[in-house]
Amino acid sequence: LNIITEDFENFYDIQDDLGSGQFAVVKRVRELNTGHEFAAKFVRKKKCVAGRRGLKREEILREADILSELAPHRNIITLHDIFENKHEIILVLELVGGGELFHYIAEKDTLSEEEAAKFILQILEGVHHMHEKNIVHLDLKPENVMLLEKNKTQIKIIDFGISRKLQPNEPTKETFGTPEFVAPEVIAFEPVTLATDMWSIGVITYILLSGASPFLGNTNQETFNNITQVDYRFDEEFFANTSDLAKDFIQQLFVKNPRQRATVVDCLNHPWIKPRRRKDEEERRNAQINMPSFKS
Ligand SMILES: Cc1ccnnc1
Repeated sequence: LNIITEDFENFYDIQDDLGSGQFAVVKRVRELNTGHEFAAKFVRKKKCVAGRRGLKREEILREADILSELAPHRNIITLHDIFENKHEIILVLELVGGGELFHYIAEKDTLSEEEAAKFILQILEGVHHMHEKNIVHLDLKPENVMLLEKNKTQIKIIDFGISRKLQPNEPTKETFGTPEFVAPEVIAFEPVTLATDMWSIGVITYILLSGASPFLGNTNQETFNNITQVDYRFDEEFFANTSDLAKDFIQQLFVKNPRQRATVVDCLNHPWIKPRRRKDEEERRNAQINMPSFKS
């Protein structure tokens, strides 16, 4: 992908706001010569090295490089264009219109285990694709999982703003995710690994099944203490009807030692997830076998 330096507005019409973060705003845009809609992420560049506002140019381009390396995957957002001007870099991303998984849960309060496991399976498939390339997301949370379309259950993982390509000789420490979802090693400023994402998947699963957040305290410090002590419980108020398999799936992710934590492959093979995979794949396979091969 090359970086376009001509005016963004020569190629796109800017429409409504889709969201904003610390250094970025995301707007719906329409490509002039195709009419296709996208989500443009406008990221402010630091004015100067010491500047607090904005991100360093190479930090912003890291997200673009990672998205380019991961494309294509059905559960990961795709990057369409990159623009740069004096003050900002603009990532033109696939438009994912179904809203955040977070809002979907909020409306339904909790999901059936069947439905939750299908969402978790898709997150695992996207994370498997990342981890195969030694890429760690580091900010997995319901807000960063979006439904491709309303009332459709296909999801896309978005926001690779703090994701990293792990280099064996270079332990990555300095980054930090969202307190409620970060693993103990992040709080202890120890090197992050692929296992760091797996802890966050445990938190997402717990929330999908219960509507409650396992480690959330009244302050960040309380949350950090709960995480460091792996202090959580399956409150009977929310988990009375939850299967032992689902609880076992979560328990294998809330392991303090990253090396003992379940990997994405362990999770894909876990019995709480496995049956669905066989069914989905079986359906795909049967579709081929039963489809009469049309002889020309
Ligand atoms: C917020 C957002 C990000 C990426 N694609 N669509 C929507």
